[in-house]
Amino acid sequence: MLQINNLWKSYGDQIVLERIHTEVQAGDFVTMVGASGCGKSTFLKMLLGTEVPSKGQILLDGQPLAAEPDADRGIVFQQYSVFPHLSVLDNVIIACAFSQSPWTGWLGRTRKAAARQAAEAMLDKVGLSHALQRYPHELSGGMKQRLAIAQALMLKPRILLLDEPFGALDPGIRADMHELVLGLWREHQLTVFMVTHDLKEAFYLGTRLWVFDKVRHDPQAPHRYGASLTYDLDINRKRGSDLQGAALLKDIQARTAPTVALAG
Ligand SMILES: Nc1ncnc2c1ncn2[C@@H]1O[C@H](COP(=O)(O)OP(=O)(O)OP(=O)(O)O)[C@@H](O)[C@H]1O
Repeated sequence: MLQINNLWKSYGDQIVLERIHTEVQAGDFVTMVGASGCGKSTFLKMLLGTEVPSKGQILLDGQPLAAEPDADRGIVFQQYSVFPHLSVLDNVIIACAFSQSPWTGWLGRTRKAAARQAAEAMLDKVGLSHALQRYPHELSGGMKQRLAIAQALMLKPRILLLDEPFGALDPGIRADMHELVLGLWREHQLTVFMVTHDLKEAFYLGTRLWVFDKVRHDPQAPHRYGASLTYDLDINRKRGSDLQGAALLKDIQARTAPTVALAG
């Protein structure tokens, strides 16, 4: 589905990412870890289309990825990205409106009724049907993230990009969100890329784990080399093995320290 060929990203003379080669199949759930500042969000932005590669290519079904965001790709950020002045229901209806008439956000009466119905159904799926008329400031952090996920899914994306979506949530709420995301991933047959700082979460949710790290270092010029994919693990194969005690896990922890916690 996605092919990434020799991808590089620089800002000025800072090389952030280099030599990334990989392929992703439809339905993969890729979790991404790495030290703070190694370029995980930059990678997601290139997948979204708000940043362009400095070198190399991202191909979607053999075609270069559209250079700007489109309905194929939805994103949820750590900081709640919902409209504060709109109710829960209107936040989701407007996502639908923008997908259909991006320049005006305007919908005719029939479409508006259909959009409202679809929005209510989506909000039901994410467990917000009791809060349709509330405003974002009246929601908990977990509820806001449920709303952001509902918004992203209204556009029926094939690819869902999650940038530390649960970073600000309490552990109990995070567990609920994990089940929600896994359910939606299966039901909508999504391909998911998720950045996290929690290695346990990365192993639990992902079918593949990517570890970003620099393989080359120049102490005189720290920006000279960028991070690459140092591990691309098939987690299904590894899950259930004695990975927890393995040297591999220790190495991943070392590469992602100090920002990645292995909770529990
Ligand atoms: N628009 C930009 N202009 C210049 N430098 C940038 C820009 N965006 C990101 N960077 C730099 O690129 C590097 C990678 O940033 P990025 O946000 O992708 O890292 P990250 O791995 O997601 O970090 P964190 O885990 O802390 O969120 C950082 O050094 C950052 O300062």
